Amino acid sequence: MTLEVNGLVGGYSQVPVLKDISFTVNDRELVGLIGLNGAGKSTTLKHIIGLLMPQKGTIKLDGVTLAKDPKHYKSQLAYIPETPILYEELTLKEHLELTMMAYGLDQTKTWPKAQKLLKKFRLDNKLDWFPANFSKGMKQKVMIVCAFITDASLYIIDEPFLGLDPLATNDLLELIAQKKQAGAAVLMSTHVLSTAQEYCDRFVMLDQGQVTASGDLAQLRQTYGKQEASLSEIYLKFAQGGESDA
Ligand SMILES: Nc1ncnc2c1ncn2[C@@H]1O[C@H](COP(=O)(O)OP(=O)(O)OP(=O)(O)O)[C@@H](O)[C@H]1O
Repeated sequence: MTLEVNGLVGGYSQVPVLKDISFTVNDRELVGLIGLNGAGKSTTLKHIIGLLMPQKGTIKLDGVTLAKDPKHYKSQLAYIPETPILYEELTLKEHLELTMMAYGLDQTKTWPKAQKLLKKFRLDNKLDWFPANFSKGMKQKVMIVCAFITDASLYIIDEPFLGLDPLATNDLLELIAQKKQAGAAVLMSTHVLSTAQEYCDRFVMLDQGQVTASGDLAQLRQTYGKQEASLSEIYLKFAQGGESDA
């Protein structure tokens, strides 16, 4: 699976938030989307999942745009939003059933997978609970379990770490690694740069709706002229709008 974002101009109104964004995500790859508050990370992800339509440019999954084959395009991706979106009147069990129905999954085959994930995230005894009874982190975990029971080939994850405890963070990173190993592509926005540096294969840095740098850590270090720099140092330099003084 290859995600190709090419010359994307877009946003919420006639005035574009994203100005000519291009990058790719390949299978077996975790790409980190990095940028300041308001840089356009969530907006980019919303375009990829089809919540927003490009004003210019294209977004293709394996060469196919959303407009060309919406059903196929959407069936290939799973999305974990920054703020959990749950149905107040549905239990955890019903959320999982709804996901299985939406993705056309065989319930008999999928439930054992769901049980395993529920146990991992300590939600296995809460199947009859409603979202009102969940903490913020628990809601986030429900979104993670719903996304990871699918067989999506592209996972879009918007800032997953801020609401999660360290154990859940570790469990999520493990799940991402498993999906990658099984051939999936993962695009994740985050501000937790130490984790991004450790786990992401490549990075796309956004500033004011434009890609300012992309590549693996070695390439970013080269661009910024400091061979030992951490992602955080590079990011700060970049966030302050300056070139490296090395
Ligand atoms: N629903 C909306 N309607 C209009 N403008 C929006 C909307 N959501 C975001 N924006 C604007 O789009 C720009 C990019 O926002 P976006 O949410 O993509 O940033 P972000 O990089 O994800 O930031 P953060 O790190 O704070 O989550 C900002 O200027 C923001 O004000």
